[in-house]
Amino acid sequence: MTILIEQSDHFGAEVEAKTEPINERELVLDGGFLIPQTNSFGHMFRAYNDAGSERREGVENFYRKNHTYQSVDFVKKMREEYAKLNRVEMSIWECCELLNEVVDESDPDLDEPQIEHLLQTAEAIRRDYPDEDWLHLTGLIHDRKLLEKLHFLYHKHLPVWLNADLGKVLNLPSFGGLPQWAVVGDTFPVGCRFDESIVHHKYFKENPDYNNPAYNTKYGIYSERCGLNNVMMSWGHDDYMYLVAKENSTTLPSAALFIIRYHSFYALHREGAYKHLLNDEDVENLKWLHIFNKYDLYSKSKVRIDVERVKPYYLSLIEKYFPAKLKW
Ligand SMILES: O[C@H]1[C@H](O)[C@@H](O)[C@H](O)[C@@H](O)[C@@H]1O
Ligand SMILES: [Fe+2]
Ligand SMILES: [Fe+2]
Repeated sequence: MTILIEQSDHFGAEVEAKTEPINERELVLDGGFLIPQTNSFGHMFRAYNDAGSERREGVENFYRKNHTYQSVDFVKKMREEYAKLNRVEMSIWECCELLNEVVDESDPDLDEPQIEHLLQTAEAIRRDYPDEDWLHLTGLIHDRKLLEKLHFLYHKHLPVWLNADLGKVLNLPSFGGLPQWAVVGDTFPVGCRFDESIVHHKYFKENPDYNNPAYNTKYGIYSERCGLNNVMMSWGHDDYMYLVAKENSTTLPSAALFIIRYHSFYALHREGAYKHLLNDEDVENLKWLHIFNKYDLYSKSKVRIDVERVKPYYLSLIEKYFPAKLKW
């Protein structure tokens, strides 16, 4: 692991010290994660229009439905319905195991069951931030702010890598059996204009809100810097899992909840659209989302995880950060 921090007399062999300006230092908090050039099918990641990709047609069909049906009225109905959390009681790990049954139709980069994806993401961060390294670092780094960030990244974020996609159980019968277009895929605000940078934007023409003058302007029903908390996002696993975490009194910090809630909002975190809706806290949290996204997207691979081998480690983490049973 290479961590770039200010020169000091206290470094041991584990840390390679370099002088970097503050903003550059933030960029390397991803533990030096190397981004692969191609996905497990040999294509670029998120190449939605790559004619050679065997998943392209299915993914495009998915977005045709998703963009047609995700409207203000639909999102309001879903938020109200799922806020009841009256369907199932179970632990985080039980939820992970249920995801053995869910393959994500919106994803051009992965066709494995979602439990693989959760653990691939978590294992990728664990490789970059093994426990022992953390212990070394506490003795070595005297930059308090950086130390707090690393602590946050490792100890507080690891459960988030696991969590963000758990909401995909919405697809299973006991959680309402929602169609995939209401569970997975990139998310976007409803109630204001659909930005051109959203994948397969053309299918919004079929959306009832597309021609509604109350909803099709830059701000629509929102106002400048109103904060994402006041924005309705298209309904899916992100908002659902945020709700589950919040209503079950999670101890995860604000940035972790932000990651869970907006990790599919690629128009914002990849394309930079909708920035006019962010408040100061959103702007700060967005930095953490960028780090999360590297692990989430680029860890997708055909290399299967031995679930039973890693289970004890994740069970111990889950025990530390979550109640034994949550309401879903
Ligand atoms: O297809 C992917 C899906 O697998 C992810 O879980 C979601 O977060 C992404 O935004 C989406 O595009
Ligand atoms: Fe996701
Ligand atoms: Fe994911």
